[in-house]
Amino acid sequence: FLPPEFQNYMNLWMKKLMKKLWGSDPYCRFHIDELDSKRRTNNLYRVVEMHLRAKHLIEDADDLHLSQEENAKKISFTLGGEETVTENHEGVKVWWTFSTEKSKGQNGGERDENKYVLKMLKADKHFVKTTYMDYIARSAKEYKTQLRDLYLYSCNNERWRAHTFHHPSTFDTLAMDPDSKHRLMTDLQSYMEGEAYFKRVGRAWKRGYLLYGPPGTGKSSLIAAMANRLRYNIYDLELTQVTSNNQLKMLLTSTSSKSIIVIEDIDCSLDLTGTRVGKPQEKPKTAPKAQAAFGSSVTLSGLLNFSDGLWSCCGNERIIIFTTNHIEKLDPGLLRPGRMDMHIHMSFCNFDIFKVLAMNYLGLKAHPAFERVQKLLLEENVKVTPAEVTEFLFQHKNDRELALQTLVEDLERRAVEGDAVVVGEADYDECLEVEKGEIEEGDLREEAEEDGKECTRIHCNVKQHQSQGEMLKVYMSYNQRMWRQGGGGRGRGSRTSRY
Ligand SMILES: Nc1ncnc2c1ncn2[C@@H]1O[C@H](COP(=O)(O)OP(=O)(O)OP(=O)(O)O)[C@@H](O)[C@H]1O
Ligand SMILES: [Mg+2]
Repeated sequence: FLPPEFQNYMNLWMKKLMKKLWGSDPYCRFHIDELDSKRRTNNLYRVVEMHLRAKHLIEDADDLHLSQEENAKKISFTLGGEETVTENHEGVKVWWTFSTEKSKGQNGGERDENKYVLKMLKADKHFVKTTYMDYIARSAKEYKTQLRDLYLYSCNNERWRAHTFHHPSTFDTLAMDPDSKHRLMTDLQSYMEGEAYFKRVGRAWKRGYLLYGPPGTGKSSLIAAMANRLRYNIYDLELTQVTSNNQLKMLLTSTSSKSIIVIEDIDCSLDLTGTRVGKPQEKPKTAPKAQAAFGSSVTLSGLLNFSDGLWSCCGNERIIIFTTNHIEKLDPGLLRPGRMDMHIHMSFCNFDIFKVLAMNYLGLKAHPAFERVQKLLLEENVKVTPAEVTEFLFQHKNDRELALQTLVEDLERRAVEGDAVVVGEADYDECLEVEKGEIEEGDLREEAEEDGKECTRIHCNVKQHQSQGEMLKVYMSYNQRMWRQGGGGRGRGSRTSRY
C-alpha cells in the first residue's frame, strides 16, 4: 500500500539500520546494464531477460510490459519499473529487480537506462557468480532454441531444399508403450544436457535411433515429436536419390547442427540385406552386402562411416534416425550393439496406447466400452495399428459413443475374421517355393485393393494360422494358386513387401 518513493526511503533506512546492527549490509548486488560503457548491447542483459521468461518468473510480478513482434508466436513479458521477482536455485535465494534510470544523452536530452539488479546474501556470492550464472546461461540458450522456427529439408539435385516445418505431433499426443516412451524421453533429456559429458568421454555429440514396427504405428509421428521437443530441423534423406558415397558425404556434412537426419524405410532404400533370417527357404546370398540398389553406388559402409566413423566428427548435435517396417531384413552390422544407440519398437495398439488415443481424440479418460476394447486387444490379441484406431476416433470425433461403438465393432470383426495381410512384389518369388494346398479357400477373404499402393489386403484366419510368418505363408500359397489359375499374382509390382 506504500507509494514507491516511500518504499525507497524505507529501503535506504533499513540498509543503514542493518549496517549499524551487523556492521555491514548482509546482501550484495550485481548490476547488469542493458548497454555497456561503450553503448553496445550487453549480451548478459539479454540472457537475463530470456532466463526470466524461460522460467516464467516474470509472470509472477504485478507490473509488466507486454509486447509482440509481427509474426511472433508468443507475447513477450518484461518487468515493470522497480518490480522484484525471486528465484530459488539449489536452495539459494536470489532477487531480480528491474529498474530504469534517466541519464543525460550526448545531445543533452534524457534517455532511459535499463538494468537488472541481482541481489543475494553475501554468503551466496560465490555460488551465484559461478553455478547460478552458468545455470541462467543454459536456461536462456534453451529458451532461444525453443523459439526458433523449424525446417524440413529434402534433398534435390545434390542440394538440400528447406520447407517450413509445422507438425503438431508431440510426446503428449504420441501414443506408445509408456516404458519405451519414458526411456526415450530420458535418453533425449540426457543427450540435450550432455555436451560436457560427451566432450569428457571423447564421443561426438550425437545419438542414433532405429525405429521399427509395422506401418501406421507412429514412427514418422515420433520423429516429428522429437524434432518439436528438441527444436531440431529435420533432414529427410532419400537414399535412392543419392548416387555415390561421395555425394552422401557431401550431403551429410552440409547439414547444420541441431538437426535430425532421417532415413526412412532403410530396408527399401539400400540393399542392406544379409541372409534372410527366419524365412522358410533361405536363399543363397547373391550380392555382397555392400552392393547398392536402385542404380546408386551408396553402400552400407558409406552410410555407417558417417554415422559412427571418422566423418561423424564433422558436426555436433546431430541425431540420426533410421526407420524400417522389417527389422529382420536389416544387416546385422546395422543392428550391432553400439551402432544405433537405441532400438525403439513401435507396436500395434495395446490398451495403454488406446487410452492415450481416446484421451487425445475424444477427451475420454474412462468409458464402459474401454473394458471391451481392453479384452479385445489383450485377451483376443486383435492386431490394429494406432493409425487405424485414430481413423475411427477422428471420423466420429463429435459423437464419442458412435466412435467407440464403431471401433469395438471393427475390433470384434477382426477377432472373428483374423488379421490383415498385405503382401507385395518381393514375396512373389518366394511364393513359388511354398507348398500349396495348405489352406482352405475359406480361410482367406480379399478385402480391398489399395489404389496407388498396388497392394492387396487379405484377411486370413488367425485362429488357424497364428503367427505372422504362418499367415504370410498362407497368403503366398493362395497367391501362387491364383497365379497358376491365370488370375495374376496379387501384389506384384508393389514397392515394398509388408505383412
Ligand atoms: N503411436 C501413435 N500415436 C498417435 N498417433 C498415431 C500413432 N501412430 C499413428 N498415428 C496416427 O497415424 C498417422 C500415420 O502414422 P505414421 O505416419 O507416424 O506411421 P508410420 O509408423 O510412420 O508408418 P509408415 O511405416 O507407413 O511410414 C499419424 O499421422 C497419426 O495421426
Ligand atoms: Mg512413416
